[in-house]
Amino acid sequence: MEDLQRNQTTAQQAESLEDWEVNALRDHELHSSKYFRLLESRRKLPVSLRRQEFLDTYHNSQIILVSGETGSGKTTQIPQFILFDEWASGKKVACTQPRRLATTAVATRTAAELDVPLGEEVGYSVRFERKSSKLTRLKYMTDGLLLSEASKDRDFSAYSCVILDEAHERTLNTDLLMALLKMATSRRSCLKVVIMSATLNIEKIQSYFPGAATFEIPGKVHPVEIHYLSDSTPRYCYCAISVVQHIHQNMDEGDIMLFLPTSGDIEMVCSILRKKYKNLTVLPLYSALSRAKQQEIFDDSEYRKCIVATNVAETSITIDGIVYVVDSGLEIRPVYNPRLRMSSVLTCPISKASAKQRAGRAGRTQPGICFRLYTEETHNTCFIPSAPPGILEGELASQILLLKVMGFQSVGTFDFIDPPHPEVYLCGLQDLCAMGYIDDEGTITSKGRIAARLPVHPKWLNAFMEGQKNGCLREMIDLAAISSTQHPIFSRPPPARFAADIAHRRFACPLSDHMSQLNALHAYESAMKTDKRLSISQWCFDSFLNRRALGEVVRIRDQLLASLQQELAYTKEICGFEDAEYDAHIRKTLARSFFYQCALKHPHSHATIYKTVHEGHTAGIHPESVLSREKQEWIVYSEFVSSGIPYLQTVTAVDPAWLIDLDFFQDDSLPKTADGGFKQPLVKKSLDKARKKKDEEEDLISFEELELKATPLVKKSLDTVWKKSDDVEEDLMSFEELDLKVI
Ligand SMILES: Nc1ncnc2c1ncn2[C@@H]1O[C@H](COP(=O)(O)OP(=O)(O)OP(=O)(O)O)[C@@H](O)[C@H]1O
Repeated sequence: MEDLQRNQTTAQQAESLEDWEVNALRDHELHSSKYFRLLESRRKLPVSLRRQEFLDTYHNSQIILVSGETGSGKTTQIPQFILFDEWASGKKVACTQPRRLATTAVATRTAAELDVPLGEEVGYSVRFERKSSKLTRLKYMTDGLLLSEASKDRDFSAYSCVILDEAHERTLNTDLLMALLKMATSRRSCLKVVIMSATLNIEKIQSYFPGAATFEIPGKVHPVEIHYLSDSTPRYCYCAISVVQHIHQNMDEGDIMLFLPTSGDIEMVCSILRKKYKNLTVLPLYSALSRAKQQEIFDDSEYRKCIVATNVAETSITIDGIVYVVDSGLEIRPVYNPRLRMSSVLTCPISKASAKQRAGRAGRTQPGICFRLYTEETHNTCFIPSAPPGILEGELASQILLLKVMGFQSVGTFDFIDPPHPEVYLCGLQDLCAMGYIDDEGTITSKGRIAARLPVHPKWLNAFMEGQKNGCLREMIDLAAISSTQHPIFSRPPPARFAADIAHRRFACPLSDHMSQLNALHAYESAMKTDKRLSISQWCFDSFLNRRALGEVVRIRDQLLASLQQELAYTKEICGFEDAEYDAHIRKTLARSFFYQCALKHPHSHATIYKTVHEGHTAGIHPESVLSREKQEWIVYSEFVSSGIPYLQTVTAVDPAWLIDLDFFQDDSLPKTADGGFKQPLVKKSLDKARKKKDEEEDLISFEELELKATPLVKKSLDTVWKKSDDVEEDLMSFEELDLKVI
């Protein structure tokens, strides 16, 4: 019956099918009625009206820059035009997105528009998640994944066309892809590149790709009215709540999308709105939420929806029904300081490009209104045109190593659209050299080649090698996987911080945050294995652990194990939980692998202040650390962060005796003042003390050794000692004899 109806629909509408789709797609005669419904709306999009003009430009140029209003159909339609145009080539079309959520959402939409199951002709690939097959001809993917494919195939030979979408974001990965594609197009004349955005800086990109054609899509889908505040306010959360309240109580039907900078702000605003309105479906959206929670924003709701999001929802996403956008004008942005080797996240005003993208989440399926919680003057005078490129904002060690392994010896002269800051570049080189991944000439070493192939930051290879020596390779792999997830495994939602801290205590190891993380991961894994009846979501919820992050850790760990089996002769761990030295082995391995991230406690301060060993920068221990109230002399830290105050984060107490034989801690290597003295005399003093202690320990003779060398007199006194210890053993009471009383 359903088939009959389908065929009737097809018969009625066959003429309306696009010829290019009819010829290319399989089983076209079985298109569903949904296909024809979507086709009707697709045809009205500004980009559809200019399909032939786009294809003419595409045929005449190798590189095309496409700009057009948000919602005009760039992300969903242009890849389809190219797919059918290139169908005969037998190669694939890639379309990159900066974010995972957008990648999966647009792939789902495009597959629905083409009436094919997701994962067949249209698929997607994001880190650790793939829905594609041999049939896939149009692949939406994150820019990071295409970059990792490019590291194995610099010619992009599987593709006839690569589309870089949302290029205005200038992520580090997109910039690297632009450079690699520029070179690949000069080698492969049949490779085409399309660069798209609603807010593209055409002049900048055209000066990088001289001769690139431009294609502009005029027209909007629906108008969006913009409203500004007449006076600025620093209390953006309260202002946002008032505006949502006003919309909900006084304005026509339509869902609301509110943009706030941090997940903390989002949870706070959501809980206030939920308490106030039972007839409003309030949904948070930020990257740390589980995939299922994120998908809820696309579900239908009985009531008006209010989605409260960070900039994860800023580009590419269409949520049917959004009429109102409320924009706080703020976002958090990572900043890297190469001198301190410190990264911080700052709450900053967004760019004009972001403001346009946010407003563009309305007006996609109907006219919309955007309330900007800042004045028009602020927008015009304080907002920069577009966000600074990612290459100017982060550390570069892994990118330099990636380029080196791809055969670019001189990364300093690499043709970047915006070259990195020389200090950040030098800092990356120094780090790679200290890790032994490049030599003094800047040539990649064999160790560096292995490190570049790992699916985690290359710095972890040293930890794996050291871990293998100390019998804790498995633990290092777990820690590498934990450090590579986008989100912390410990969840501390702002309204329940206190409860979360109490729940986390059962995983805490007093000497190490790294060990505490391992404890949480191992507890999660045994909960998964042992109690089948227990809902693991509930277990994670009760333990304040982020299930999504833990799931990701397990996936990264498995991938790492597979690649390490090839790269290192991976051996099973020799040190088990029951080993008395279990903790010490792990702490020692961390100390010896990340020796350049050690810090020493400053003895004269009231507060616990540490100084990093090499650069001598001062910082406290992050308040969330198990060591924040401890007074350990030496620590190794994973991150140097700042949120106003500089903090060392994820720290472990270490024994300086583990470090004293390393070159880095020899007198010659310690930083000196202009007059030749030690820049940090306390470090020198503490290392000398550790050396002396070690020498003294080595001088001590064990009882067994003493017995071998003993004179008759010494032998007599030894016999007395042995006898005494036998007596003590006999006197010991058994456990039962103790008759312990349970109080
Ligand atoms: N999931 C969806 N539900 C309903 N309509 C959709 C959906 N996805 C896309 N559309 C429709 O298709 C239009 C084009 O979307 P598309 O993402 O291709 O636009 P775009 O030009 O790439 O926008 P942006 O610059 O914001 O990424 C939307 O304006 C909307 O009308």
